[in-house]
Amino acid sequence: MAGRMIIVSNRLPVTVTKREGKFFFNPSAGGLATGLGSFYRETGGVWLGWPGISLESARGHEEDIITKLGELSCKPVFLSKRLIEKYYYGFSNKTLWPLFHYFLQYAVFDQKFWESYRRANRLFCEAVLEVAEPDSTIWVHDYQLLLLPQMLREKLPQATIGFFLHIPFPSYEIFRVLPWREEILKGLLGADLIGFHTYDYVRHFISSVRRILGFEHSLGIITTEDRVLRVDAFPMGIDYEKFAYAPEKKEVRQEIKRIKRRTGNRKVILSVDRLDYTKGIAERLKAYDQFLEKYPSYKEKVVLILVAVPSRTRVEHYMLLKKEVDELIGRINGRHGAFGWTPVWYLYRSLPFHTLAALYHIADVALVTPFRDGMNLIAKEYVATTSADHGMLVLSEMAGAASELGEAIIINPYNFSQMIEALREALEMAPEEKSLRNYLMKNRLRRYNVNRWAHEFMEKLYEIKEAQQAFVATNITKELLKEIKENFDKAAERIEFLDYDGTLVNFAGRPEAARPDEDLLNLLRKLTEIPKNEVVLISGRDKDTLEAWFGNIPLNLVAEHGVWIKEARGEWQMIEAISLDWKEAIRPVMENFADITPGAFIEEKDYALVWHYRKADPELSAQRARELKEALFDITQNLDLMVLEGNKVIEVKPVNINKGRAAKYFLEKKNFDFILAVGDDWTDEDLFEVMPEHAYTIKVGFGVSRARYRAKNPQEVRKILKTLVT
Ligand SMILES: O=P(O)(O)OC[C@H]1O[C@H](O[C@H]2O[C@H](CO)[C@@H](O)[C@H](O)[C@H]2O)[C@H](O)[C@@H](O)[C@@H]1O
Ligand SMILES: O=c1ccn([C@@H]2O[C@H](COP(=O)(O)OP(=O)(O)O)[C@@H](O)[C@H]2O)c(=O)[nH]1
Repeated sequence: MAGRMIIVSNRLPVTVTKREGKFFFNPSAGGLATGLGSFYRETGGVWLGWPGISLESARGHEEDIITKLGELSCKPVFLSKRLIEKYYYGFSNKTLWPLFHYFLQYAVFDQKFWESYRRANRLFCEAVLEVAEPDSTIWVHDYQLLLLPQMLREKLPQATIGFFLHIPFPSYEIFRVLPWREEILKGLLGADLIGFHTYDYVRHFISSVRRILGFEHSLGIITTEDRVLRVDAFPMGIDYEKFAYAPEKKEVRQEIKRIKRRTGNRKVILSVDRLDYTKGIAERLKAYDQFLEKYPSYKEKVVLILVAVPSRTRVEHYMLLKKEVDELIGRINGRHGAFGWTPVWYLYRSLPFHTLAALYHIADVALVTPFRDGMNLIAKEYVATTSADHGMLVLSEMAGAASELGEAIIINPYNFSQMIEALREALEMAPEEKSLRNYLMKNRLRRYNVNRWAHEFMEKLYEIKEAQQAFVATNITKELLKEIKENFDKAAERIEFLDYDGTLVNFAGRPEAARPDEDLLNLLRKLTEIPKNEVVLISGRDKDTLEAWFGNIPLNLVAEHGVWIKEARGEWQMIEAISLDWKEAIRPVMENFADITPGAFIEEKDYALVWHYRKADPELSAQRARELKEALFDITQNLDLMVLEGNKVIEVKPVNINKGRAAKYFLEKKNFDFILAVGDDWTDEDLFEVMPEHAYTIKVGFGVSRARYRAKNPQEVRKILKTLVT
């Protein structure tokens, strides 16, 4: 790892506030800051982020703030009031936050917010560039900085860039609503590793990438136009020991005593969150209200301590929620309260660690019932701190934490009566049962703590960085172009093998739509006019199509990957006779799969059957393609056939037909001292394989290949060919 690790998040772990002209430095609230804090201290890295105070408020004192934060290994990114309003309160918290938490009705889509979001991401990028080296490791966090990975990639192509999303990634049906969905996904794909809390979020993300950008994935590896990256689940843990041993600390013990003096023999129900509409606080209060109604014997025997940490107070829905919660608490206390008993104790502020830990330790029940939550660390911190036979967690299935805390009482936060019964069950659960459940959860939290989380993320990040090396091939440089041209000009006998689809033209929805344009036809004509030059168009297409498109140009044509050959100005002929009997066994199977996959269809070539699925639903067709392949492998086992997977096609053809064999037919005719072979998919690998050492082999697009060089796209291939004819 080169240099210091650079962590970037919107909010620094330290928040700066200004009161009466003085600056105060306090720990930030929220899971990201508290969770990552322990790991970051250990790495000795530098953390870049917004200090929570505006540029205007900091003006004149920037240096002092920078120095003070520097002592804590933090580097502030100052943002103006205007930018904070539109980027932080705006796009981050009025657009992305509600959308990603399935509160579509709260999401605001405003072009100005988006522009500010881009500008803020750019400012973060510039701040990173001030401290980064070309091969730095940079770990970017959360939804406020979704564009940053790609911005960094453009400036630091060699850097190791990780990204972790702390909130849910919503299903494609929600994400697709976002007007800037392509830009957001592309921004993220600049990273080498993208981490999420749960596998569900991973699935949602790769599905959006596939549907919106068309990039395929396999086993968590996404292949884009020019690189591969990894996507995986890393459920964030907590600093387990800190919480588990907290009740032994003097300060916490004193706090426990102090609070217990107030609660007396009453059972304590605890609720702690940032005051956020995703947390389900108002509904939790309503459930408590109904619980007291339904089970009046609990009156005066329980108390609900509700801690709500102020958050994003300038966003309207947060203001409204504050009002609603205040009113609900007033109503419940007014309705059920008695002399000497207040049903809800309400703390609207952030608590210091010793008070929070004391509350976790005292509480008989923790109610954690968000509508949606990326992870929810409160749930984990509570389980870690409670005595095994004392506390019980009631947890929403919509929190990422539910995937790991299955022994808690899991509820659906939209199901009121379930919430009420869960509260009763938790209050009445036998100590032995609680012990059993809590030990299992505690062990899991102890093993997969926040350090393990961060280290596993880092390990996977370096792993993918190394794996990327296998995909590196030499790009077409000016020098290379010059060399190719010189060797072409001085050669006595020349030959070019050119694949068609994906090599000379881009793919189209249906095969017949990818017709050659005039520019290409002219280029090929000019190539054939050069003396001592053979041009071989070597394609998987049927001979009638090739004949119709290229019949009047003196090209050598190879159809169906080598079944048919037509030498320049000659007739179509077969290299050897091939049986066709096998088609009757294969066609019905392919037809069946085409029937059940809307958009898929069969192409029948003389000596091959091809199942196309480019136009079908990407997820359904990928699944069907896997099933079809399996079925075909079974049938073709004892036949001399091969099943090949191409770019959105599955093809069955006789085993001895391939482009390599067809290319050899030409290579054996003369001693060519200039050879060029260009292709884009696996069928062209057979072509590259038979090429002699001195041949220029070029793969079009990204991916592992036998070819020595790589062209980006058909346009770049045409550029190479154009240099040959000039
Ligand atoms: O910075 P704020 O706007 O004040 O918000 C506080 C943080 O809230 C969010 O936390 C998330 O991260 C937790 C840890 O991974 C996770 O448990 C929780 O479910 C998430 O909501 C937010 O993602 C952070 O960026 C904020 O700093
Ligand atoms: O008064 C409080 C209440 C909560 N927290 C911390 O805030 C974090 C909340 O994280 P969570 O993942 O539950 O939700 P988020 O607020 O990030 O959405 C936890 O680590 C708590 O320890 C805190 O420092 N002071």
